[in-house]
Amino acid sequence: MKKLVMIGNGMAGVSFVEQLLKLNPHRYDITIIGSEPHPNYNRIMLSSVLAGEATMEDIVLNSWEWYRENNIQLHAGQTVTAVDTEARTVTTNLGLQLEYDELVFATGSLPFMLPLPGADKEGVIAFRDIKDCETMLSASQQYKKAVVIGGGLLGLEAARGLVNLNMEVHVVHIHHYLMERQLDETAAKLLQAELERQGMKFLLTKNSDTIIGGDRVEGLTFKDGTSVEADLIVMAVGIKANSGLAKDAGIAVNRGIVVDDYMETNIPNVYAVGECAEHRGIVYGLVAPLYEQGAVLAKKLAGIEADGYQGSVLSTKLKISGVNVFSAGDFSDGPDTRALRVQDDLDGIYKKVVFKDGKISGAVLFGDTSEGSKLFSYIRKGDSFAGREKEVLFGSGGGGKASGPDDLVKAMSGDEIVCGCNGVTKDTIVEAITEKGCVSVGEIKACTKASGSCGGCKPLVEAILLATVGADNVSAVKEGICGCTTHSRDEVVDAIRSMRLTNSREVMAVLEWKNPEGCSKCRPALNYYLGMVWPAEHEDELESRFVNERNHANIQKDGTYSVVPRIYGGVTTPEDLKRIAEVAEKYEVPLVKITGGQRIDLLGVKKEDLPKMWKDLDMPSGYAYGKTLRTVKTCVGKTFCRFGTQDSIQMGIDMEKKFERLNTPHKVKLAVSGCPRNCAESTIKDLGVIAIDGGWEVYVGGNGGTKVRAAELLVKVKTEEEVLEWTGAYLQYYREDATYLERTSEWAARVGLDTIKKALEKKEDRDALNSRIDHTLSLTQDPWKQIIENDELRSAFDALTAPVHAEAAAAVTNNGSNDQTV
Ligand SMILES: Cc1cc2nc3c(=O)[nH]c(=O)nc-3n(C[C@H](O)[C@H](O)[C@H](O)COP(=O)(O)OP(=O)(O)OC[C@H]3O[C@@H](n4cnc5c(N)ncnc54)[C@H](O)[C@@H]3O)c2cc1C
Ligand SMILES: NC(=O)c1ccc[n+]([C@@H]2O[C@H](COP(=O)([O-])OP(=O)(O)OC[C@H]3O[C@@H](n4cnc5c(N)ncnc54)[C@H](O)[C@@H]3O)[C@@H](O)[C@H]2O)c1
Ligand code: SF4
Ligand code: FES
Repeated sequence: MKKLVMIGNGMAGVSFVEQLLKLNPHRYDITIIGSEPHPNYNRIMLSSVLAGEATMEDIVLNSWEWYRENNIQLHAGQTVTAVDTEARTVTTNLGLQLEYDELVFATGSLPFMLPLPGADKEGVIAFRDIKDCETMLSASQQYKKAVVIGGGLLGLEAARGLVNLNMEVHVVHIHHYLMERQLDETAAKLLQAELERQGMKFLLTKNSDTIIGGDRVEGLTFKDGTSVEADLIVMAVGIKANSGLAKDAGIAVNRGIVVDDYMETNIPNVYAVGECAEHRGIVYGLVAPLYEQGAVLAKKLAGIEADGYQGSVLSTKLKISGVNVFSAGDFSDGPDTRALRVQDDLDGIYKKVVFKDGKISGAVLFGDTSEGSKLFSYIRKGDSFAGREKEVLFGSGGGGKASGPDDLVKAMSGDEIVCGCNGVTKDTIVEAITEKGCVSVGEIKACTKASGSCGGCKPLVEAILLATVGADNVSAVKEGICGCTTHSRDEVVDAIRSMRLTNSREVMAVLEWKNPEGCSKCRPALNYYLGMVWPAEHEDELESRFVNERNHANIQKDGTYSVVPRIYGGVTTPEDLKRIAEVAEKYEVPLVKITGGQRIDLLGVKKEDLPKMWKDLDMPSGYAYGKTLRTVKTCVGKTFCRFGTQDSIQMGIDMEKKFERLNTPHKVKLAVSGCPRNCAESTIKDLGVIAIDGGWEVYVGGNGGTKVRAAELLVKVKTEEEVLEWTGAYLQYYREDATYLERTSEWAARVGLDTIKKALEKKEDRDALNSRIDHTLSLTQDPWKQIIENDELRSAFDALTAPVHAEAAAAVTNNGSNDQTV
């Protein structure tokens, strides 16, 4: 078999390989070398990760398994340092030497870093990869002042992410208006006003001079003598093709690696695709053209005769929620162009369409971008509107548009790309609808990836869906628990019960999941529902759990873990304290912290030390990482406090001992206070108990986190047994009724206290709920102990080599907060 070697494991390169495998899966023995220690991920979505709208897990495009399943040798974390086109070999920084028959450069771009004095200071970064994203996420925890240099697409998306991370953000731009390459001045000013409203500050017409500070950046000065403070500077002033390696190998390089219409360089059997390639003098910096290039190269290397690459017309969309901006083609005014402009200050809408010889050469839309896909299609196809230009925006006579979405869909050819970000054609979307039964945009996204990145193609995907199945069917469709299915949470749980489904694969197969592998949203949810319905029969699917739950420890931003042993009711002993101290010393734990939930947190632990520490501690897991019962906070109560009316400590210990290890839809925190002074803050807990004269009050649905909610009084009871009985019934009702990842506060607000009271008011109902929760609890075991004592589990744990850096941040966004109180 011929050897195909690809340098670069990014979006353009891997998309080319995917297309090649579809055309001819057995023609090549494929090897990919990629500098980044990750499988191929959606670089576009880094903006969404930074803005807190997606997790690192969500953005993986090709999993490690995908490479294995397709027999692709992947050397991730290695960089090709030399190419010998005579000997047909490539050599990596780790000394690996590989021979090739066909070589593809897919090395992408490098961010352009302004060569300012001080640019090497700590805290000066680009925004290009996962590492940069992680640096920003962690800087935001420690520092407050960010400066983004460059008011282009990347700079603004970075700025929005940093604002979401509570940083004070200044955007420094060299021009007098933002995104001058993609917008005209009117649209740019509207955009600036909207972004200022969202919290960004702008320094326009500023020429950066020097980055000041000590080891770490402290500010930026400008050539006009002014300055701005900064403890983080992100440079987003453009990119340059990463073509140095090719140049050193004697391949023709201009602004990028020069290629012909078939992506071939001047050296036979050597190709380039993506941002590193220069085609007809143009180096592209958006994914849509890169996918088109990949398709051409795939056909060429699959031995299929086809038209060469002709170059691409570009369209862009800024990925900032609450802002609708679209631009496409060439929208600049010239002596031979005429423009149609619409400005509606009342609704904040601006549209500009530029015509040249009756055809649309470019367009800018702000505020309402619903016509973006249509205009982009007219531009690409070169449709003529000579003599009827106004119809494009105002429609013909009666006010209808030049054509509706239906006409647009009909006019599109099957191989036309609908989703530029993911290279998805109209045919692929229609096939997902007609053959795989997708009936919502969410399902089409899960099936084809269309609309899953910038979201710009969503209106067109909707239009295709509408045109293919008809409006009636679309409106009848409800959203499922995720894009993989139309089944709601209740339908899924009903099916699990009625059909006795006991594992996720069965559920997905029986309920005809569109994506047979499921996704990061439905897999953990199914695992929870299955365990809730069938506690004995269902085998916990570790691979479906979030990384913290898999590791039984909270991953920290630097890839280390935290260890929190169980301390029932916050009461410890000198022996336990000594042991914790010895363990902390033995494993050189950098930080020992008392948590808000009255426990001791050992932070900064290496993964390989976890089981040894658990063994040495000889204490149960505190489950500080799981969707389970976390803590029961107690006040000192009547034993020592002069106000105390009941023994709150013992009540709390009893509750914690009874309900520990219980899986719940989301984390659950309890508290017990010994009198209405409420020192244990029982009224902001998922369930809080307050002692009163002659009894107890039980409060439910409280939360002290980001969405503070006061708990509501569920019931007043007399005895400790009754407290446990109501708590058990309440927790089981929540387990059985709530949606996975719904906190009790959200659930209680949604279903209403009356519904909860009604479900629990009859003793026989409470007893039934308690018998189910007791059955579940009787099957639980301490996970730390299991791993220490069971060799098989221990090896499986040791083998868990999650890509730490990608998941560290994911764990944080997956609600794996370290906080023990809220
Ligand atoms: C935050 C952000 C948001 C973006 N948003 C959008 C958007 O909304 N829409 C859009 O169209 N585009 C967007 N882009 C641009 C888009 O991501 C790029 O166009 C696309 O990723 C380019 O793909 P590529 O494969 O050519 O290069 P890359 O994705 O950069 O991949 C190249 C890979 O090659 C590796 N490599 C380089 N040299 C070597 C070597 N010698 N040995 C081994 N490996 C090597 C690199 O480490 C890299 O992983 C965005 C970019 C960023 C950074
Ligand atoms: N939504 C999207 O489509 C999207 C999002 C992010 C990134 N990207 C792509 O990623 C690549 C990088 O994006 P980018 O925004 O860095 O590139 P860009 O070239 O589009 O924009 C860079 C901006 O920085 C400004 N600039 C240049 N020198 C400056 C200086 N000294 N001081 C202040 N401002 C200066 C320029 O005027 C320009 O507006 C591009 O190819 C872009 O298309 C696309
Ligand atoms: S809640 Fe009441 S009993 Fe408990 S510590 Fe405070 S004052 Fe004392
Ligand atoms: S065009 Fe960006 S998600 Fe489809």
